[in-house]
Amino acid sequence: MQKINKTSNSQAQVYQAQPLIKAQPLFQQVCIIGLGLIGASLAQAIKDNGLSKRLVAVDRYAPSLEAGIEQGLLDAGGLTLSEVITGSDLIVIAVPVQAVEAVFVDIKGVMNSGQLASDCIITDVCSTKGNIIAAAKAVFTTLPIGLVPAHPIAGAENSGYHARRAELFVNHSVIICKLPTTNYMSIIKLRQLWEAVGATVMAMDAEHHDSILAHTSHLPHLLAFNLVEQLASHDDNLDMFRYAAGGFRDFSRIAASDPKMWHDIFFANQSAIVSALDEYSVCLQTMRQLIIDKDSTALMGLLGRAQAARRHFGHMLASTPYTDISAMSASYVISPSTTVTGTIAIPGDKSISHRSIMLGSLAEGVTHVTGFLEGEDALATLQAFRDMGVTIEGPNKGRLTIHGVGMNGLKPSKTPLYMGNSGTSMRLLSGILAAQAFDSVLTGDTSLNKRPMERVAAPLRQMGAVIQSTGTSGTSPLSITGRDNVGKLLQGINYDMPVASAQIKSCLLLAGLWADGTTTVTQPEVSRDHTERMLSAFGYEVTVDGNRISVEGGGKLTGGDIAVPADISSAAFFMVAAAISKGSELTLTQVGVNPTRTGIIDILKLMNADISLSNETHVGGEPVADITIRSSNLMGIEIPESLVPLAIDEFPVLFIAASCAQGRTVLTGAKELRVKESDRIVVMAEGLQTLGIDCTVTEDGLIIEGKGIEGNGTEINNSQPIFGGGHIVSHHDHRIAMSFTVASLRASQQITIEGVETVNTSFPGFAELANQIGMAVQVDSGIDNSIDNA
Ligand SMILES: O=C(O)C1=C[C@@H](OP(=O)(O)O)[C@@H](O)[C@H](O)C1
Ligand SMILES: C=C(OP(=O)(O)O)C(=O)O
Repeated sequence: MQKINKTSNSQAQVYQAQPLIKAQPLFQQVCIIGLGLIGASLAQAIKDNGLSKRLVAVDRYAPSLEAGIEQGLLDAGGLTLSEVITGSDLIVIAVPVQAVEAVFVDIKGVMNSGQLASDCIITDVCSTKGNIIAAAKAVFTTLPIGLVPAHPIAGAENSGYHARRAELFVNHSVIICKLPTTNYMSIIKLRQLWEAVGATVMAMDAEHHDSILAHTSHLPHLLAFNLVEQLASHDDNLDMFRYAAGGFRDFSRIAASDPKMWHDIFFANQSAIVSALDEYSVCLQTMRQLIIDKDSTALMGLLGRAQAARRHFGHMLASTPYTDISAMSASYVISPSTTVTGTIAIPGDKSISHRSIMLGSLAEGVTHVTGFLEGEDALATLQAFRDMGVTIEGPNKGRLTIHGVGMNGLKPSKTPLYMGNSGTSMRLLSGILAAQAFDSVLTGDTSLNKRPMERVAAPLRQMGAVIQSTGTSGTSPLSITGRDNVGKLLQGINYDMPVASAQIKSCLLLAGLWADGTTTVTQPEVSRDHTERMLSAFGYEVTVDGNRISVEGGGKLTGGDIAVPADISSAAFFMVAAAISKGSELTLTQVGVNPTRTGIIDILKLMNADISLSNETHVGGEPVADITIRSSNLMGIEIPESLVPLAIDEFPVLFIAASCAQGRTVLTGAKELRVKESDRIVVMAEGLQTLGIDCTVTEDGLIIEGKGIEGNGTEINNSQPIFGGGHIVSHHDHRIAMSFTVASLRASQQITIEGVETVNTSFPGFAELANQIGMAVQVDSGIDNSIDNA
């Protein structure tokens, strides 16, 4: 308990408490000017975290100071600065914006009188910055070297000392505006303070700060006050408020904020707010007109874009995958099971889903898509085209309607295009964007921003593209200069691909659609050919001569219907599940069996798996079939290198199959696995070793000593466990997570897999389907139910 000495003198009251010193404080004495919500919350956070040896405050309202001292928060408080300032090395100005200039005058006074060191750090917490700097310039002849304007973007509708919360700043941003006059140490120390109370600090210049805040904070507050005022001034206002729906409640929540504070902010940031308001008025008029005109397509486009953007921005800022933010750091807890049976439908093909959005958007006319994969990767592509002005309705149970804009109809996105975790989206889009008139920036999550992008950037440059991989080592973000700024078309090239990658091939063919002349790519081995097939389906001529594929620039695409088959890469998990487990039989319906994707079937057959295809037909230019797979005694093999590109995404689960096979399996020529969402050779080897498998990593593959034992005549011998139990780290790679789930069918003990949230990138509903056919996967979402969505 603090012992309080309350004293008073003729000019002012001074409140003095016994000091409480915590270990390693950042400051000797912090002086908070203004004990409103933000000032008092920061004081509390400083106190609770032991960040200052002493904490003093100045406020015009004595009871707050008194309470602060009585509660042990403050060491001293005063009604004027000179009473408490001596010894301070940080001043935090937390008064309304309009009062800041007067505070600067006081600070100048105590500096001139020698009470305050000239290098004391002086900061503020006001929501506008330009006017704070202007006020400082008006008061100080030379700006103090410790002056660091800052703005914690945190608040609540409640105000005042008693509403304070030490955790108010946790996970909130604080913007620091560096001034040319500020010394480096002041910035470092202020940053340390904010980070110590849980905030994330970023730097920005004052003008940019004010413009951003005008749009994201000041305009919404203004609109909330305005809407409540509009409803309140109706004659039947009582009824309006009585029956107001949740939408009104949510929208108007911030109109309960302090009117004086907002009055001041609106004037303090006058010009930026007025221009945000003008922009808003134009948008409102557009929407009004669409409703008057009953322009359903345009209105749907606008609403769909806004809905998607609302989700997208949250993810983009957090650099997280899309569909379920709450699933971050999710795990699977899988109990051993023995058998899988049933007939199931697998979600749509990821590669074809991506391409349906791209070509549908660039086509003339409307494209209807069915079977679209609503996984995060394909949704990233969808969002990117929405950001470039394409109206896309859906997805609704895999159905999409794309209103194509034609080859020259894309518009520049207002923000960097966010590709999430998806290499396909980034590499294919870079080809399309390199040919557009406008500049673009492509970025992704932390995993994607580590993957090699020069493999597309370098050949695009040969075509005349101006593209920079601005990451640390030939990685994204990619910055692409539009043709309008370059002044000429792309040029067709002949390109010999160093690796058999469908993404490089597709990127260049797509760029070639706008290039002058012919673009020809030669691949060292066959890779998936969905781009070639879909271009033809949209009426664009593609010449295929063995491994040489060419397109002529200048053609057009015509929209149509696309039925996306089930994804064989997703089916692969269940194919291996049935092959390795006792008494199993699974049928996977209408799976894409494009011969450039069936490496998994060929490899499993070479390993002696029992696989048959039925109901073979064609859907939207792609062959499909039902795949039935039964228990078998798998044999280790040397995987033919020519099959590697045809099964490139299936190796993680093939390694599980190889572990259950009798004898050694050797994979070579698969260096590409090292540059997927994780280094799939190393990460799989780590996990296999955890589960008791003997395997050796090589430069371009893996050698696995299978633990399967010989069958007895025709009898299949696959009931004994192959894997132990253990904890697997997926490195946030969806295919690693799903592969080790399959291992549970031959495990002796529980397997836990950490970091399974990315399963949503390619296979939403995987765990549910696995359980439906007999596995025992429990999803631990790792959700903190108290997540604040505000
Ligand atoms: O073109 C495509 O849709 C894909 C190509 C493959 O990548 P690479 O081209 O890098 O081998 C594959 O791994 C990826 O999942 C999808
Ligand atoms: C490698 C994969 O995808 P992408 O390259 O599109 O991220 C994958 O799905 O396994």
